[in-house]
Amino acid sequence: MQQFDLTDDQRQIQEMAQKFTADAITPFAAEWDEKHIFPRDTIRQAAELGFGSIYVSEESGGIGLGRLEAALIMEAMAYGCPSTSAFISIHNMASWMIDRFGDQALKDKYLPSLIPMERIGSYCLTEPSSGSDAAALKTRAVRDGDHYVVSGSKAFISGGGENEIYVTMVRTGEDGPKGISCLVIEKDMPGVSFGANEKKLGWHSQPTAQVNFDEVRVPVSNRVGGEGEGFRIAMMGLDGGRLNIGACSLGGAQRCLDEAIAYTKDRKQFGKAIADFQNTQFTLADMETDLQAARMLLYVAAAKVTANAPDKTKFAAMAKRLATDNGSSIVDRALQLHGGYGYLQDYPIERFWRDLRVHSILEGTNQVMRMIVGRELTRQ
Ligand SMILES: CC(C)(COP(=O)(O)OP(=O)(O)OC[C@H]1O[C@@H](n2cnc3c(N)ncnc32)[C@H](O)[C@@H]1OP(=O)(O)O)[C@@H](O)C(=O)NCCC(=O)NCCSC(=O)C1=CCCCC1
Repeated sequence: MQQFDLTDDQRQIQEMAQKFTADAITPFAAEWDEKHIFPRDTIRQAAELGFGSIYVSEESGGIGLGRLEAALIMEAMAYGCPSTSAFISIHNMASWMIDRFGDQALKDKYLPSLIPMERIGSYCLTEPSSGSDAAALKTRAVRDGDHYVVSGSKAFISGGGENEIYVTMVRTGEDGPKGISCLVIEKDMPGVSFGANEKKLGWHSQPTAQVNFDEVRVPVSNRVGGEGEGFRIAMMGLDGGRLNIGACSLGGAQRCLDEAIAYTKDRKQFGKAIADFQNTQFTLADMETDLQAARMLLYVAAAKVTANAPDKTKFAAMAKRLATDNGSSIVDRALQLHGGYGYLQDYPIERFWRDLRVHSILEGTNQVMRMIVGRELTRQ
């Protein structure tokens, strides 16, 4: 399936993730979607393979892989269920932020339960009134002795109400990015509450809810990194998250391309298989080309994030934009090739169409991705 020159180890990881997906995700994903089932047991099984701590360092008990390996795992799992794969990605992002920027005591406190996904992590940046302009966030953390008192709300939180750990960006100082810090907040801390589970177009296998903080007392020792470093930490978390979301689009698009090839070879109209019509072949050819182009860029971007290359943020933004735009467009063309059947829930395409649609909105809209690249190109 891959043309990228992967190492033997990378291929083994990819095959392990593909096998896990075929056994534990693909057969159940349609039911999770239809009945809005959150598959906690399957997620724990993923953690047994190390997928809850993909780029948490080995010293901290993670499997210490790079971002390309993470992308391969996310892509493979998204072949079965983009929503579940993305959910696992978010947990990885939160765990990595604690491992990379937390002090030893914080790592010891949280990583032993996060790595096996006994406790699952959410990432809390967005607020009801700050989405793309993330540095305008208002959730306030006021120092009171050895605690912060946190008040405010976070919106669109994956795992909201279900997850145990909330890696949360709060304002401890001045307006703008320099006044933001990052805190680990637990579900059971007094003053934490949740909004209703949001009703969404897709991503039905994971809950999404608003998280509210009403004078929540959070130990200062739960701060990830220094005071005022929260925005940079959040953005570095997103560099990796954006790759993973792009990889989820690649996996979903690959699945829909494979489904479209099988369907058009089988479906007959005007006396022959529709795969024999030039329109079908040209469409499939473009889908394959768009998928491979996005995959190549995403793998290069992943290698750059692993290497901490100076242009990693630009590449992560370009790869997220291309993979999620191409992914949605490939799924849409797969649906068209299925004709009326593509619109029915009897076939998997409509679920992928719904699941992938949000990828060009979250973890930074694709317009914000263009903004990051454009700023980089025109920097004085
Ligand atoms: C790109 C952006 C619009 C930029 O903002 P501004 O112009 O305010 O900030 P600016 O002047 O660019 O920067 C401030 C400092 O920060 C450093 N830094 C930035 N990026 C990075 C980075 N990548 N790595 C390291 N440092 C970074 C920057 O250098 C600067 O520091 P300096 O002054 O130089 O000392 C940013 O706000 C953004 O991105 N929005 C999208 C939010 C967004 O993506 N949500 C998504 C929420 S999560 C989500 O959607 C989820 C959905 C599903 C589940 C999981 C989560």
